[in-house]
Amino acid sequence: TLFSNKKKKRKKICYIFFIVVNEFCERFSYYGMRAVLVLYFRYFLLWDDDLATSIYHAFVALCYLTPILGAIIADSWLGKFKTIIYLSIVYAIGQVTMAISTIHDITDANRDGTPDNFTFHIALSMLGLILIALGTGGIKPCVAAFGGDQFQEHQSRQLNTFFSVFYLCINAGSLLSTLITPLKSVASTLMVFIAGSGMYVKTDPEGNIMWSVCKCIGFAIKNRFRHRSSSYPKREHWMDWANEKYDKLLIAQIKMVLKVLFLYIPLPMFWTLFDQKGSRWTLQATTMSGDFVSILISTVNPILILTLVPIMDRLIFPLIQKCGLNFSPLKRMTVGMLFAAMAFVSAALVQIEIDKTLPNFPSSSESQLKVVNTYSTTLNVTISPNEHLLIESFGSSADYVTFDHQDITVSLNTNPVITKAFSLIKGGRQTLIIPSDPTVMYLKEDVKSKPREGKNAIRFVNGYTADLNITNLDSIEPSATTNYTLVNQGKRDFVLRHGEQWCEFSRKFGFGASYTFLIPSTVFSDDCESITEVEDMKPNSVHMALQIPQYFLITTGEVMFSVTGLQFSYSQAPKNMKSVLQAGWLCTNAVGNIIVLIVAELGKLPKQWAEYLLFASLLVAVSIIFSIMAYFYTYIDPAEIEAQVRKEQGLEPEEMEKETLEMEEKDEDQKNEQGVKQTKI
Ligand SMILES: CC(C)C[C@H](N)C(=O)N1CCC[C@H]1C(=O)O
Repeated sequence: TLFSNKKKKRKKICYIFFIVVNEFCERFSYYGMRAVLVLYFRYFLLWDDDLATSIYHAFVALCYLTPILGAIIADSWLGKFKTIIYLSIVYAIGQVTMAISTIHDITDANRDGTPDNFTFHIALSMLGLILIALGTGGIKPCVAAFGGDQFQEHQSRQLNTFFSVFYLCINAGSLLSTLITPLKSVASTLMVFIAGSGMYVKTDPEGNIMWSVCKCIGFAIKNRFRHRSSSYPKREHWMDWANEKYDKLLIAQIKMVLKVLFLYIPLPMFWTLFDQKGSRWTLQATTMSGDFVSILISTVNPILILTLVPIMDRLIFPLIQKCGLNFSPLKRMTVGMLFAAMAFVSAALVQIEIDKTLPNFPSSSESQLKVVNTYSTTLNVTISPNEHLLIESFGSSADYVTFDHQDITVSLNTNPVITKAFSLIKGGRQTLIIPSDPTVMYLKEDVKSKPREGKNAIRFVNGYTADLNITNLDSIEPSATTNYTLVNQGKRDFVLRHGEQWCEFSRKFGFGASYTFLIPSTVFSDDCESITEVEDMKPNSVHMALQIPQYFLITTGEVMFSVTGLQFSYSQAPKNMKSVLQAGWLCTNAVGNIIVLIVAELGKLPKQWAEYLLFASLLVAVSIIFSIMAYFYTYIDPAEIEAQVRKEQGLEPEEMEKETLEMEEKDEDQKNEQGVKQTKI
């Protein structure tokens, strides 16, 4: 018996392996594609930031809504195994369609490097995304539930370990996807899953269960409404109004599912905060210094998951249990939400630090102006009515001057005096460039927010007497100013050239600054030494390492909330509705994403730190509501309830036999464990 049990255990580990590797490959493909999606929208389809992020969030939301469809197909029709296979094929077709949509040569008849028919590429990529959403969303609830199905009812500890390993695989997949291309993984997902085909425990679909559920709920509501007069005796639960027509077992199962779904109502708020990690926190990082922006953003969460899940599972939770505390799943989820709220408080504190170092940008009714002098002598600049600036040659005003009106008149103390009227941009920042011929002074628009991704915005004013060529920039005429170019942090070299003459200009950059470089007429005679620099915007000074606590807190929250949520959804679902509850759980994520899309985008607060605190407070409020709901929730053993109802209805021999067998097996397991212990002693 000992030998056959060991063999059984080894076999189980083997087919659980196939299932978790399948999830690993699927997440690898999904996150690999998602990582480059916004870039594809921005730089291939040439969409603006707002449209790109909206479509991105809509796609993510769709991926977490389609599980409902997958669950219906699996539980009512195909069964989980076939659903996973068929929807993986849909997924693969989606990835291929998406890949084809990125080949610009298809519509680039004139071979200029840009597609000629954007509509075609947009249509193809949208079709690809819809197929991927159907595939990924469809198989996700089935894989989780299918994995759970491989365990018997008494193996709750192993079941919890399975969901932890399952979550580890999700994150290992997403981590690796940043290194290897996603397409290869789609094929391997399918192959790995089919390879284990013969070994799985496959539960059969039980007819059109979702349709029966809907009809049963509809009947209960209608029947309750028909008997609303007080002369009819009350029933324990409103679903009991379906007793007249529907099977007691189905009613009991619906009650279990509804109880859990009701509990899920406040949960999307967690995901609303979690999903802002990829948007708001990424933007926050661009206003900070430190050279690990992209690595930090894409890998810190999965890396922390890979470390925290085992620590929690093997150390923290057992320790809490040893202290005699009952850290039940719903308590864990509440604490998880509080951790996420703390992460946002931490983000708010970091934001306050950043705000202290940010320039004072103009409000929508103000205009800001700086003056740059490339004239041969110091100038006295008067800006009507009462702004007087003394600016030396190849220098600039100390900082921007803020105006609450747009029309200004500038006078220079040249001989004769030069006076010129300008209209400033409302809500904008500009520089008044005074060239070697001051009569042609002009306004140039400046950056009015931190350059993206921690880059630096630089430009040159040509004070040389002829056209100049500068590396990677168009040629500039005398007295003209180039547009801004974005350069990365670190040492950058620029070669300035006019005919045979040239010199090299080197400069070390930090993060998120903006500079105007003034080129004098002597540039070639002193080997670029005389180029002066005007700092339009200071480099970022708050280090990105300060974001680590918020990532740590949100990931700790995720482990408590998300891994436990997966386990809870499986353990509290009746046998024939496991995928449906998994889908319900995933839908909380979809709703969270939709809230980000609507509330977070529309209702921006003027101060970012205040917005972070608002979200933190909302989540604390929601977690209090959730803890009250959880207090009234009684954990159930769905199998036990189902058996009880069956018993009340008269025994079903086949089911009872199965249960007896399981009990016997459980007894045997226990005996064997004792046996092993005794042998060891
Ligand atoms: C955002 C990370 C790469 C992945 C994240 N830690 C995670 O595992 N998930 C976020 C939503 C649920 C879960 C997933 O299934 O991908």
